[in-house]
Amino acid sequence: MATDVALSRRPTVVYTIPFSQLQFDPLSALAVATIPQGITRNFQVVAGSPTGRLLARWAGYVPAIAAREPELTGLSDFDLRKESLSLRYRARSGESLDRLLVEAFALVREAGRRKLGMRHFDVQLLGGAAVHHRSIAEMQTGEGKTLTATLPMYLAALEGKGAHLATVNDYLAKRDADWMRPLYEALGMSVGVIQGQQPQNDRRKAYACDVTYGTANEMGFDFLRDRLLKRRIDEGNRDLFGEMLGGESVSSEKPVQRDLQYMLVDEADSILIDEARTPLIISALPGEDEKIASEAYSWAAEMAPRFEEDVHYEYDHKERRVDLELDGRRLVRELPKPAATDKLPLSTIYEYIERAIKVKREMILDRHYVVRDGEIVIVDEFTGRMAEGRKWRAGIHQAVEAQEGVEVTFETNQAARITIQDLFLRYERLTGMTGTASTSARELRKIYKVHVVPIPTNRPPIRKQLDTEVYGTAEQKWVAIVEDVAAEHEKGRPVLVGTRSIDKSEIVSRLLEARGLEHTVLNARHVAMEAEIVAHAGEIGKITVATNMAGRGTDIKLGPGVEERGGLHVVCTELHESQRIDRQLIGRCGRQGDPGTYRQFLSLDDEILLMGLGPKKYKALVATGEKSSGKLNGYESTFYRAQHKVERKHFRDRKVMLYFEKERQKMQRQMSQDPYLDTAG
Ligand SMILES: Nc1ncnc2c1ncn2[C@@H]1O[C@H](COP(=O)(O)OP(=O)(O)OP(=O)(O)O)[C@@H](O)[C@H]1O
Repeated sequence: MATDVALSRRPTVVYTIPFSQLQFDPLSALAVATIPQGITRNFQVVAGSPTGRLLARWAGYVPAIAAREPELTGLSDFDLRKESLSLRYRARSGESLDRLLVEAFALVREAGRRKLGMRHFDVQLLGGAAVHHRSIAEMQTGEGKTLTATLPMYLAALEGKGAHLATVNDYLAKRDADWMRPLYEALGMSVGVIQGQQPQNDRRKAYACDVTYGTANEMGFDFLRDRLLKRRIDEGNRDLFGEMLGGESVSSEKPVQRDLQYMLVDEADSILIDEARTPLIISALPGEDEKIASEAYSWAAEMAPRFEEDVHYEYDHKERRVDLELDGRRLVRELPKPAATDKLPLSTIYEYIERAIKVKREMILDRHYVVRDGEIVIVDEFTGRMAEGRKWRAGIHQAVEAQEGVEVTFETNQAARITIQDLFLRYERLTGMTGTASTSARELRKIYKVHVVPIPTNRPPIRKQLDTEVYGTAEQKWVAIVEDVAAEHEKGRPVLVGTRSIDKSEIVSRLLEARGLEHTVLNARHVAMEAEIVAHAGEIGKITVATNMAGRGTDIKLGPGVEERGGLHVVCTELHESQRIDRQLIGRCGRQGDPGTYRQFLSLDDEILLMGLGPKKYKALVATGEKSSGKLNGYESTFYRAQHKVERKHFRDRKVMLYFEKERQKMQRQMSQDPYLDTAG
């Protein structure tokens, strides 16, 4: 097993045994292991790879932490807290955190046992040590990253400069903070949570806490707002900024963040790589033109339903274009209009109407986008996740906003921008955790200068991959998927079907219904509710159909009687653009050593083949698929090759973006500008 520690007496004799079967001699950090033949001997931990050597070194902490346990378990809650305060005092007096690690981790483990009923596993201590030593700890899905994070977070927070933990969404930030709060509080540490739409004062309080949970996006925007504020204060121009923050009083005009000291990124590869592509942007105050445009968008959205196809306009289905006819133009001229539009030429007003009609026809609520907290959030059709911060171009986004009656926003006139990459590189110490980083280890090392260290699992994973099935066409594939679901359901096992988009979830849902199989479908609308539903997805006989985002960070607990039936069965209906997303879905089963199986279904008309191999090869494969029937052999590697090609392409795109971003900043520094604020253009 790759994650196990290799033990050897001489470098030539290597036994690989599960980490959980190791015991450590506290003094020499020698590992004592029972090797398969049942002979107990002393072996030095040797590991060929650099990460193996690191693991071996950190493994020495485990017995030292355990040695403190008897004393700590005997302490009262009050004394435990006192111990923590004395540690804090030592850290603030300048004692290095490395030296305090053993005592700090022992305290956290005891607090976890007392307050959460969870005593950190040895491998979690290893994970915590890895994170503390500025590595990205790769822990398999379900191994308990949330609990592991408390170790390095507590240790970092001892210095009193704040420790931040970035999660992928607001829901997870709050859930994890609330879940771990009793542990931190038992050690006298305050916990803050940053949420979208939170007032400035609350944000400032949250950042003032010892540990702060929030999303990378929110933390980035706070950084930008602070930076704008500092400049305004420097320029003595308070009024304008007050207006930008929605007219907050002058007294609240203080930065919300402290210096960026320590950042632990949960789902590190996803945040540091996937999300890093989109810059965070704060728009400047709308100018006069934007006010007019905003009124025009709203007016057009209101009027669009009065226009009929083939009477007032023509719709070109291929080009997806709307053209007003003579009658349509007449109607535009006759309709009452807001005064602001007087300043617009008639041709522009026609365009507003044409765009509003196009949006009304093509953009569907809860499929292409959702409305959340008064904002339009695009649903990424590929991953089923919300594409936070992304906007459609050419006025479409604004037209959709007007259609939904939310505030119309403009991207022009950027006041400030930062990429996630830039933000994180500004932290004094950057670390992370993830379930799926190996595939992006190189990129993480290159960009962020952090190593990825795979941490052994607590119990040997017994998740089983069932044979992949390849079909000629999507239709055949869906039929086979329903058969597979039905077969596992028959055994009383819970089944989770993961799809790439909401549309595809609907296809599965219809087929399951036709087959008389009761099931729950999740869409991308309410992250909190979805996670809740997925959390029940482990009960006997439950069938859940979900787009991928629903699976993220969600802990599917097996209901009573499920383990004996073989645990959760995960059905993967297509390959994603990145292997990581596939692994996240698979990771919903076989958690914490639970039993579980998964099966990958593929068909020769899958999108990944088009994206990875190009239209010519794709066409040929589709043609072959249409002629064939039943399960096909020999195609599996083609799919993985295509996926690999897509991954490489994204990697290149990100490198190019990073290069241009760096060049832009260099130029601005040469011009004595602030690269985060002077961004117009
Ligand atoms: N030391 C422990 N003792 C008992 N239970 C634990 C321990 N650590 C974790 N768990 C349990 O393991 C489960 C998984 O934890 P968690 O959701 O943090 O995993 P994860 O690694 O974040 O998974 P994913 O990558 O899927 O998000 C939880 O139900 C948690 O209660």
